[in-house]
Amino acid sequence: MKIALLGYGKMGKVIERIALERGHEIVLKKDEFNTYDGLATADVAIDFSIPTAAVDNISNCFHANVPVVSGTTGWLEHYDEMAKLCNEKQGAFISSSNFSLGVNIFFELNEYLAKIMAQFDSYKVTMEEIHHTQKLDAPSGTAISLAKGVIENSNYANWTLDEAKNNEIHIEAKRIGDVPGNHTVTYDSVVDSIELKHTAHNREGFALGAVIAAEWLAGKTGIYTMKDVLNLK
Ligand SMILES: NC(=O)C1=CN([C@@H]2O[C@H](COP(=O)(O)OP(=O)(O)OC[C@H]3O[C@@H](n4cnc5c(N)ncnc54)[C@H](OP(=O)(O)O)[C@@H]3O)[C@@H](O)[C@H]2O)C=CC1
Ligand SMILES: O=C(O)C1=N[C@H](C(=O)O)C[C@H](O)C1
Repeated sequence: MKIALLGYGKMGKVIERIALERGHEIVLKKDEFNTYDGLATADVAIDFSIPTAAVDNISNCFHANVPVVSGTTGWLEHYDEMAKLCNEKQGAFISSSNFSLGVNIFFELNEYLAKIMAQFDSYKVTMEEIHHTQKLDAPSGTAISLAKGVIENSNYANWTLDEAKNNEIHIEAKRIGDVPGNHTVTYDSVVDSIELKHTAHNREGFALGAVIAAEWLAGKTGIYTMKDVLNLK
C-alpha cells in the first residue's frame, strides 16, 4: 500500500518504521512546512499531527479522494464538519483518540464497568491521565473518550478538569518526563476503591493500531471506528 504520513513527529516516525516492516511504501511525509504533493497517489493517509493542522489534513484527503486515518487529538469540536465533508465526497474516515489494541479493550471494560456502577451511588468516578511534557492538549483524547464512555452508560453529564459537581467526572491531567501515556479510571467509596488502569510502555501499540486501521480502511468508503476494525461491535 502507498501511505501518506500527515505529521512526521514522534508518532509519524514509529508509524513509518512499522509500515515499512509490513511491506508498505511511504509516498509523502507532511510536516508544518512542505506541501501535499504526492497525497493523491496514496492508497491511504495517516494523520498524527497537531490539533490546529488536523482539519486541513483530513479535508485535503477527502478532496484528493484518499481514505484517512486520524490519531490527532484536540480538534474534535470539528468532528461533525469533517464527517459531513466525508459523506459529501464519499470518502473514508476513521478517527480515534487511541489506536492501541490494549486501550480499545480498556474502552470496552470502562463502558461495561460504568453500566454496573450506575446502580451504586455510593461510588464516585474520577480519572487520571499522565503524559510526556511535550503534549499540547489536556486532557488527553483518550481520557475524553473514557469520560464519554462513562457518560453514555450512567447518570454523569460532563467531565471537568476543575472540581467536579455531583454529576461531573473530574479528570486530573499530569505532564511528567517522557511518559508515553497512562490512564486510570477510579471508582471510590468510603469503604473501598475499584481501579481500571492502562499503561503504554512505548508508542508501538498506538502506531501498529493506526497501520492496521489504515490497511482495513483502504478501498472502503464511509465513516468507521476502531470498534469496526477490531470487531468489537
Ligand atoms: N490516537 C492515538 O493512538 C495517538 C494519538 N496521538 C496524537 O497524535 C498527535 C501527534 O503526536 P506526536 O507524534 O507525539 O506529536 P509530535 O509533536 O511529535 O508530532 C507532530 C508533528 O506534526 C507536524 N505538523 C505541524 N504542523 C503540521 C501540518 N500543518 N501538517 C502536517 N504536520 C504538521 C509537526 O511538524 P514540525 O515538527 O515541523 O512542527 C510534528 O512533526 C497528537 O495530537 C497526539 O495527541 C499520539 C499518540 C497516540
Ligand atoms: O500525545 C500523546 O502522546 C498521546 N495522545 C493520545 C491522547 O491524547 O489520548 C493517545 C496517547 O495516550 C498518547
